[in-house]
Amino acid sequence: MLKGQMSGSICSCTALPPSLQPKRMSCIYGFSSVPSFSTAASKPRTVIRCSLQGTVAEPKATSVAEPLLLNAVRGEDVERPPVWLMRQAGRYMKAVMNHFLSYQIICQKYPSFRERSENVDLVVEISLQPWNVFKPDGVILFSDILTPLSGMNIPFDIVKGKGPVIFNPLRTAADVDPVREFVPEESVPYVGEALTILRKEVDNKAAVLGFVGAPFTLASYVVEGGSSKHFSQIKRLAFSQPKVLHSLLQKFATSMAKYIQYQADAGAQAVQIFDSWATELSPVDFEEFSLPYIKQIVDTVKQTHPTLPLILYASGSGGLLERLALSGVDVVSLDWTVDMAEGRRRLGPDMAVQGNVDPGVLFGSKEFITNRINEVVRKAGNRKHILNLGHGIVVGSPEENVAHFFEVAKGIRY
Ligand SMILES: Cc1c2[nH]c(c1CCC(=O)O)Cc1[nH]c(c(CCC(=O)O)c1C)Cc1[nH]c(c(CCC(=O)O)c1C)Cc1[nH]c(c(C)c1CCC(=O)O)C2
Repeated sequence: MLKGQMSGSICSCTALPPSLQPKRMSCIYGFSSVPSFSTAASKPRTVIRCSLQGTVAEPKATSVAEPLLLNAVRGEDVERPPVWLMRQAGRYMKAVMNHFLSYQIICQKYPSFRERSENVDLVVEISLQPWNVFKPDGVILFSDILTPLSGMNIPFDIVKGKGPVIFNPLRTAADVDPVREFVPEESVPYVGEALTILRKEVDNKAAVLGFVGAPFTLASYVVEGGSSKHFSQIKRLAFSQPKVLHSLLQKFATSMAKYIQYQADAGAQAVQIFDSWATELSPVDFEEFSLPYIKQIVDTVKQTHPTLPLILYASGSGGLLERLALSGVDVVSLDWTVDMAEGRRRLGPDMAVQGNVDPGVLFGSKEFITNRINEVVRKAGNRKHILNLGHGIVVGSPEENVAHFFEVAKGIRY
């Protein structure tokens, strides 16, 4: 196992608003206090010196030609599974970061999620926080699946304590008609700029990951008006006016295919498609209202970007695993309700898998976390596995346990 050492690691950050630039930074695990963030103009790169328990080693200098994550997805021989965590940037990052710019401090200064996720400097800064602390093998863009909505003429906000809010939920043909196809370079230029900067900063030591929402999951938000328990509005639409829903899904499919192409052109090295709520559909309805649109996205993207790995995640997908694979994606991300060995068997040896430790395990003891990681890695086998949680990190997960997760994961050798 790796002994946690980050000696000599680089903490590099791009331009931050001057008011957000801290003077010094240190690590609660025993980093020496060193200057941290800098403006893009001055660009000094700063060394974090630390010798710590619970944080992770630098990737080997020899393994940086291609990120480990890409090699693993392609089925090449790798020495360990690559690891990153869904929602690795965000609200759980409090104590680990509390000597410098934590996500929570940024939230105090910029209380609006949309502002935090639509400003290049903040997006880069927040995306890099987990990279600077844990050195995951994937660095995911800080954004949201709903970010494209305003560019599609669907006004929305993400409200603290409430979640996504769609101001005028779409429930009729007349509501769907004004929805515009998305033109990413016009509507979200900050996403492309941020990905390009991230790619430079991460410098192939990890894979920069983009993401989009799948049509059904996006539609569930815009039809329900926000998060939902019973999905009754979208089911009413699906089961009483299917044509209206299909026309909305088609607009999302065309738009998200373009968005993936845009993200890849800007620097994303793999893109995850989140169909978080597709599993609210019975298999027959999944085949009508979700699968064809994901497949359309995959087919379109593969035409222009045949080697870009596409990862598909749906929450609670045990009943739909084989159908998820029919979309043509390269990686199926399993949630924790599926046994990894069974998931592997059901998907076959050619499909790469991601996951699938229960996010709740991060609330357990270090020994328990270690055992669960080892179990998942053993069951996944030594090919085509990206270690991850089965869903996003839960707010309140102890940061030292997240650090332990990465330390154990990066110490694994096949
Ligand atoms: C369904 C969904 C959404 N957004 C997303 C999904 C798919 C993944 C999943 O199934 O969880 C995707 C998403 N949202 C966010 C990311 C960031 C990248 C990462 O670190 O993984 C990603 C990949 C940031 C975010 N997106 C959001 C937050 C929390 C709000 C905040 O930090 O201020 C973050 C960090 C807001 C959001 N956005 C959404 C919800 C349900 C919420 C939570 C509302 C709440 O709990 O307050 C919609």
